[in-house]
Amino acid sequence: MGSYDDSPPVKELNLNGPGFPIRLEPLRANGWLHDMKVSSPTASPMNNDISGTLFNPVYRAWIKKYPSALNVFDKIVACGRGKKIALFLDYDGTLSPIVDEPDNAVMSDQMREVVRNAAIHLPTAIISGRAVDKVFDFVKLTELYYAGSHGMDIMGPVGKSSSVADHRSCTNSNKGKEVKIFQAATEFLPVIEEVFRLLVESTKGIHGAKVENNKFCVSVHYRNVDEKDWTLVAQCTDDILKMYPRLQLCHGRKVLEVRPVIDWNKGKAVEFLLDSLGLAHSDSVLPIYIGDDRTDEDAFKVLRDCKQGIGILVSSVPKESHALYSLVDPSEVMDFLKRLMIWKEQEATSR
Ligand SMILES: O=P(O)(O)OC[C@H]1O[C@H](O[C@H]2O[C@H](CO)[C@@H](O)[C@H](O)[C@H]2O)[C@H](O)[C@@H](O)[C@@H]1O
Repeated sequence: MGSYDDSPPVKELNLNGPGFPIRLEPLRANGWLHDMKVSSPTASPMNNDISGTLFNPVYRAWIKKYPSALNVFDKIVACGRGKKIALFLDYDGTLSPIVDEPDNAVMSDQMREVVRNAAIHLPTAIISGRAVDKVFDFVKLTELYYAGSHGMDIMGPVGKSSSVADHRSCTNSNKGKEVKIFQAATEFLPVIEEVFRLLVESTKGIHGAKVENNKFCVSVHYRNVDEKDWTLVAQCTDDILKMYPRLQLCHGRKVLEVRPVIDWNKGKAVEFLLDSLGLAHSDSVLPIYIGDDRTDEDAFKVLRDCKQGIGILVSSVPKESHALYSLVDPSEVMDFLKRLMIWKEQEATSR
């Protein structure tokens, strides 16, 4: 199974709005189709061959704008000197490579060890579009905070969560290891369940289509659908979404994401966690967010706007972003995290 780069090319992104939701319009399925194509180039000249891209002027201009976090590592850690670093990591495409089958997006043991080491020393959270239980099953680390369903369902480690457990929607412990500390859209649970069932039914005739229940949102995957049938996927999703004005659509990597129209996203989840951990608005904290998807832009924007943190976009193709730096793929993410932890240890012993 290879890795993919199906990110929208430069200039094609609309960076407005939380997670770039697509507003409801007549004939919108046609508009979606355009976005589906734009966000899913069939082949990337940069795939697995970064060296060739260095001769590409568009890529060269882009990498100048979003320098590699590995190349500017010293600059990044200089910002963190004497500060507490808080780490926020997206899952798919950041900690695990993009694969055809969403259920197979496993994280390597090596990556798990690197993330575990980070979580032992730094407040660390995984912020994912997946249901929180599903991402926990992949990551299997109890030392972390998890924000599933694009930040709408936040869970933390037992023992560390008491300070944040007084927030609304606090629920009981999960699997005896983690505590749910915040759910932003509980009233949407029945409607999401209903829409999930309708979408499964309406797309069942489309070869390769897959509908995933992410608890507070639904993903309609078209990665394995023949491009000539993408219109059908868009139409089926549109037909159902029309009946639910309180739901909206966002585009991901060969996936249509159906989610509640609420003022909550990955950026809000980052703010919530920083605040809950007593790490917000502090000059002595450096939040670092690493992600690859459009929905991660909300978090990059929060960090950029508050001038408090650093966003790192994982991408091997040029695309506009609110991030400051870039990394090519999950293996570079792993290298960056390893270096960060080595630096952190050295910094701690030199004090
Ligand atoms: O926020 P994330 O952790 O990045 O989750 C976003 C979506 O990721 C998953 O889909 C993507 O990864 C799959 C596995 O590599 C791939 O097959 C799919 O095409 C990608 O869109 C996940 O399955 C979705 O539910 C998440 O919303």
